[in-house]
Amino acid sequence: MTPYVHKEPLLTLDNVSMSYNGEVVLRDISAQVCDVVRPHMTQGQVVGFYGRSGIGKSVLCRIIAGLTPPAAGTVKVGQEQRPVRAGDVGLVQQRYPLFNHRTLADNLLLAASRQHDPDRAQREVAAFLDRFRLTPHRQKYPAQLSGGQRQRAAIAQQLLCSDHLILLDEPFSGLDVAMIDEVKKIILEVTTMDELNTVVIVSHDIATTTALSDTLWLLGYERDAAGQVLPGATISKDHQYDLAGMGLAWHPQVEAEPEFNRFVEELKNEIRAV
Ligand SMILES: Nc1ncnc2c1ncn2[C@@H]1O[C@H](COP(=O)(O)OP(=O)(O)OP(=O)(O)O)[C@@H](O)[C@H]1O
Repeated sequence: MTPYVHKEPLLTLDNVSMSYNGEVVLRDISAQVCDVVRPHMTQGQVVGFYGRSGIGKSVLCRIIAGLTPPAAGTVKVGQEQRPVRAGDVGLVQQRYPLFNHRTLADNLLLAASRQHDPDRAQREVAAFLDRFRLTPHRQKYPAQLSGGQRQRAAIAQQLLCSDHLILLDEPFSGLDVAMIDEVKKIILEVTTMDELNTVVIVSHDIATTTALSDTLWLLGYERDAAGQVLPGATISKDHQYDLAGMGLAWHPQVEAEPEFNRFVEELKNEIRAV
C-alpha cells in the first residue's frame, strides 16, 4: 500500500443541517478532510461526493462554499479552520461562470485580482494559463473556446480566486471520452500543484470519480431502531470511505483492477439502497 499520513484538517463539517419550509433536507452532517501527506510527493486531496438525484448534494455544496448558511452546524476551512465565508471556496458549476464579454485572460485577471495586488495577479494568471495549456487562447472570448478549454478555464478561475478548496459539480457530464480524460488530467494537475489543494467532485460517474479520489462521501438516508427512515440525508460514518486506507487511491491504472471494480459495484448498490 502507498505510504501516507493524514495531518491537520482542511475542511470540517460539524453537525450541518438544512431545512426548507419545514422540510429537512440535510441532517447532522459531520465529516472532515485532512491534509494527506505522502513521502516525496506534493499530494492534494480529492473527495468523491455521491448521492441519488435530489438528495441534497448541491445544497451541501452551497453550504460548504459559504453561499448558503446552514440551519444548524458549522463549516470550517483552511489550515486555520476558520468559519467559511463566501469566496473562500471555488464552486465550478456546469454553467461556467466566465463573463462572455471578456477575454479568457481578462476573466482570469478579474478572479486573481480578488486575492492579489495587480502585479502578483498578472503573474498568477500567466502561470495558470501556462499550467492549463491555455496561453495560446488567452485573447479568445469564452464563446470561442472548446468545451474542454472552458472547463479548464473555469477550474483555473476558481483556483485563482479561492483558497485551495474547490467544488466541481458534475465535471464529466456531457463530455466525450477524450474530454473526460482531459478533465481527469486537470484534476490530477490541481492536486499535485499544491499540498493544500483540495477538490470535492460531485458526480454520478462513480467509476471515473472514485478512480481519482482518496476519500468518498455518500449522502443517504438512515433508519431509526424501528426501521423508520429518518428525515433529511446525512453522511454516516459507514458512508465515509478512506480509499487511501483501502489501497485504492493514487493508482494510475486503478480502473483496470478487479478489486476496484468490485468496490465500484458495491458502491453503486449502496447508492441504490439509500
Ligand atoms: N432554495 C430552495 N428552496 C426550497 N427547496 C430547495 C431549495 N434548494 C434545494 N431545495 C430542495 O432540496 C432538495 C435537494 O436538492 P439538491 O439540488 O441539493 O439535490 P441534488 O442531490 O444536488 O440533486 P441532483 O443530483 O439531481 O443535482 C430538493 O428536494 C430541492 O427541491
